[in-house]
Amino acid sequence: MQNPFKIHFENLWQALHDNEPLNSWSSLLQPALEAAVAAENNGNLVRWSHALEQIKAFPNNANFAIDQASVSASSASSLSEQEKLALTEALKGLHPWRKGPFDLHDIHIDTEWRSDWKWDRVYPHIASLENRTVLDIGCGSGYHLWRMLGSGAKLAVGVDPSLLSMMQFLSVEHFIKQQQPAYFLPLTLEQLPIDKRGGGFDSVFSMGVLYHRRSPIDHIYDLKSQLRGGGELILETLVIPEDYGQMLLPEDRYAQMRNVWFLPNVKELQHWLQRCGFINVRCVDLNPTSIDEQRTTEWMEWNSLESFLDPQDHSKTIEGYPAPLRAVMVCNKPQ
Ligand SMILES: Nc1ncnc2c1ncn2[C@@H]1O[C@H](C[S@+](CC[C@H]([NH3+])C(=O)[O-])CC(=O)[O-])[C@@H](O)[C@H]1O
Repeated sequence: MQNPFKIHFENLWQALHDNEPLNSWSSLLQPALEAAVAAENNGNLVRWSHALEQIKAFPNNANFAIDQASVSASSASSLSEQEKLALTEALKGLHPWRKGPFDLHDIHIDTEWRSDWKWDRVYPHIASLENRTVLDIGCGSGYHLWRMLGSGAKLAVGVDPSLLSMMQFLSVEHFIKQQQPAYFLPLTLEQLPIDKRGGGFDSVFSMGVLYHRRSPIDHIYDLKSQLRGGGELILETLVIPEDYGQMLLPEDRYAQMRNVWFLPNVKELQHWLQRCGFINVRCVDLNPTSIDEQRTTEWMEWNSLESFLDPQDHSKTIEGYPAPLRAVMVCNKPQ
């Protein structure tokens, strides 16, 4: 099978060519990337690659726009109704679409999450991204990578081990006429090289990942090692209300998710970040996730948040824990 990622990675290595210490990533990451995209390591890859090929058969002469409400690509010569149906079907070959929304050739990909709402909560509180090199750990479909470019970042690198997310990213990328400096590495944070001289990024985002990690402190240290001195970390994660206690380690599932580990309260999370050596640690937003923000749609047909909450009392999960509450923390690595 033809490797659909090859050109994408080559473009990334080219973009990192003059960027110390990131210019060593091309050689250091090659074996991990080859393993990550090997068909024998992922039973779904052939099916998804087929969907991506179908998507790529549609014209990519679109104008790309990133604005407040959407990430969209549309061309002057619009698709016929029949072509639109065929493209919709091809895009649905990459179900479930969780993070978005996107508008491609007037097709509205109404994803499970309103990731734009998260961006609206984060963006007003962070250092300007103008001309910055940005890393987004656990980037999902890459929705926020586009928003980061739209906010002036000169390079946005997303890292997420989900190959389905990468296929979705490459689908959106296809419809953009001009090469944009957004890239996707199908890896985990832990697989990224650590350079003793310090990291190569001005801003590092980790949104929706910390609670999935069994070792949250290691995750914070790993994020720190990717930042240059003085750089900014933006950490968004599930927390518990102060009056529920210091921290929750769910007995088993949390809101039906199997892979949820540590949910601290904001004070505790602040302490973790300070203990890992971050300065200017502050919580800039605290928001209960609503069933309007995370819901079942035509593009994510499975159960969503409403089914994971106590049907009588939406302030609790179905397991009786406090319902999802998300904190956005912002802090700096010392110079
Ligand atoms: N170790 C890891 N390294 C990198 N990625 C990881 C790791 N572990 C899990 N992931 C990835 O982190 C993403 C978390 S989703 C947040 C998306 C976006 N950021 C959002 O804020 O909307 C939220 C959720 O699924 O609960 C998934 O795509 C995982 O594959």
